[in-house]
Amino acid sequence: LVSTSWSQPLVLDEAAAITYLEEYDRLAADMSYQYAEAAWKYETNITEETLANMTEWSLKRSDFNYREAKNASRFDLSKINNQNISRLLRKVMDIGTAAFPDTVKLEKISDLEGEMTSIYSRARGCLNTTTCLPLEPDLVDIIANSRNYAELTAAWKGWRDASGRNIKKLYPEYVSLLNEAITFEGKYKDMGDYYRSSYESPTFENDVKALFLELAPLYENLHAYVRRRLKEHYGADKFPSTGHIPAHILGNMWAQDWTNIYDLVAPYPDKRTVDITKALIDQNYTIIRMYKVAEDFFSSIGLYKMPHLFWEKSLLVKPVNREVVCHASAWDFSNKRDFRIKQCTALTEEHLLTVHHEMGHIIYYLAYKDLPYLYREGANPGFHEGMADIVTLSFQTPEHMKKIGLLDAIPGQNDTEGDINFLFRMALSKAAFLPFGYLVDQWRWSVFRGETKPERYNEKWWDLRCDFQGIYPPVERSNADFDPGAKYHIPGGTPYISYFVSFVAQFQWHKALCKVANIAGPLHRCDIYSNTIAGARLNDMLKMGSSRPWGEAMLKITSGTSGQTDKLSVAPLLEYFDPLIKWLQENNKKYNEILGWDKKNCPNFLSPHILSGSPRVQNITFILTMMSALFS
Ligand SMILES: CC(=O)N[C@@H](CC(=O)O)C(=O)NC[C@H](CC1(C(=O)N[C@@H](Cc2ccc(O)cc2)C(=O)O)CCCC1)C(=O)O
Ligand SMILES: [Zn+2]
Repeated sequence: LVSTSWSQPLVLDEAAAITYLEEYDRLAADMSYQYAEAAWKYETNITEETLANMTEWSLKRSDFNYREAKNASRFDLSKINNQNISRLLRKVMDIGTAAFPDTVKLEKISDLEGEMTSIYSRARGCLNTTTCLPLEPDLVDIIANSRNYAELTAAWKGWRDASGRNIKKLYPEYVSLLNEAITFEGKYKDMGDYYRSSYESPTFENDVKALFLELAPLYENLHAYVRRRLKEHYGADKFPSTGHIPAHILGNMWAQDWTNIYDLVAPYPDKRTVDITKALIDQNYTIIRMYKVAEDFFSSIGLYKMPHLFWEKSLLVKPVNREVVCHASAWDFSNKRDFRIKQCTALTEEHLLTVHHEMGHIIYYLAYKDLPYLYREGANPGFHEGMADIVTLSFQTPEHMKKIGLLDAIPGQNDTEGDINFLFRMALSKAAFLPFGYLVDQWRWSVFRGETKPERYNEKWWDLRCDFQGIYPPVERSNADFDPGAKYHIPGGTPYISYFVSFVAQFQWHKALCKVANIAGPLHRCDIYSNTIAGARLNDMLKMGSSRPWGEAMLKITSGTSGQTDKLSVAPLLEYFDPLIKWLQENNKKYNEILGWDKKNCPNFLSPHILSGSPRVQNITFILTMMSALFS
């Protein structure tokens, strides 16, 4: 601790604080280990017992945090000059819902979250009266590969009926208990306020809104082009005059990543389309080899190999004999040795990217493992996600795919059509995601603020989906449904704006790393593989953990380059896609495509009043009935 403190004179309180913090560090890491083991046992074997054990440890952890926050409040921060010590003490005292003394209600929150995650992880969506399938891999594969409109509709609706509908009844209490717990101390206005506080910026909410608006032209051009091409395939009758795209024909259960329909909408289809999944199968890739390839990327830039416990304790394939939480995740067991991935890995390109993503989290854990426990987190949550994603910007380049033998011919950089095809494919994941990455927490923050009540949960969700994503539900929805519950992070209670922040930041970092590594050529063809200069610059930021406000971490990566800044900026993302934006604008103009959609009118969402039976409607109905009786 002393080594990380800034050289300032120590006063009595500080010396005592350092002694206290060293003891705290050991106890907190141990408590975190115990909780992680309990959570791991639950997620890799969903039973009543493992859920109860996890809840028990969740309570023990809250109780520990509560006691230590009380201990830390003995120190008078006004007498602590050392910034490092005061930052650590503030983190000990910033314990969120654990400050709430009503442990019965805290237990209920943990139980509700566990129960909603169990429902989500065990749900089977029915395609008809006889066939009911799990989300991974079955329903995901149908949505990715089927080109049959009716079959896609059945999988889309089946999943939501099995997940969201069954989670709906638990969510209102979950929200009110979280708000009651988080507002108890008076530090936070509601749970959304607490989530946003991890960005340490009072203007954060408006900052992300401004970033999103700057990205709208890119998304609208992609949306207009993809809509036209999908009309050719599915028939214009499936597309309403409002300009929306049906939500279930974009290759992903939540329409958040459109790469799976690349074959349907590629700009130059005759050009060789990369099929990495096929290459993985043809080359008899094993699951383990997917992880070795990812490990090789990180070690090639001078970062880290996976510790031996990783290979010993990770769960990399879906077990056949028990229920698990298949949603992939990376785990830090807070003992500097034990780091794991849990993933129901399948032999597909999408999973190979997820392997790199999860291992990117592990690399971040390894980079800051020797910091004080309280600093072992991302500079902000979006930074952890950005680190997880950044290597995929190099890994997916044709150059890199050729280097590792997953692609034989690469489109030359002067092969404009091949280059546009590649950029387009990257846009199907990195641009298509932006409105979704933005809207999930717009919905959740409006719920936590009390602006969106339970009887309008689904209406607000589709207002946002129709407004920001320009998609609409293929089958009628109402407030009897709960479609937000069909997305893992809502029942799981995990924040989502971190992904939007990540998608902006990762392009800032990619641009800066390619610059310092002196890699020539356009940004979208830059591959930092085996470039230790890029790796060292990245590592310098990772090693900071959350010891300093995240603007300093952003500066650490971007300093000395044209993108030098301590803020988020969409300029590098727009620079990366610039050739494609021009191509899309030209193509949309050629076909007289009207960009955008009717943002205030969502097809297929039944007017909420009739279904929610608001009194206003009831007495209108009553009068109409009486009048018709009079005149009949
Ligand atoms: C113990 C724990 O929870 N650990 C955290 C990590 C940490 O905080 O230390 C963690 O493992 N979270 C799981 C989560 C999994 C995935 C995810 O949920 N992705 C989002 C959004 C997205 C989409 C495209 C993309 O390219 C990147 C992200 C989605 O699928 O909607 C699933 C596939 C990819 C990442 C993750 O790794 O972020
Ligand atoms: Zn992640």
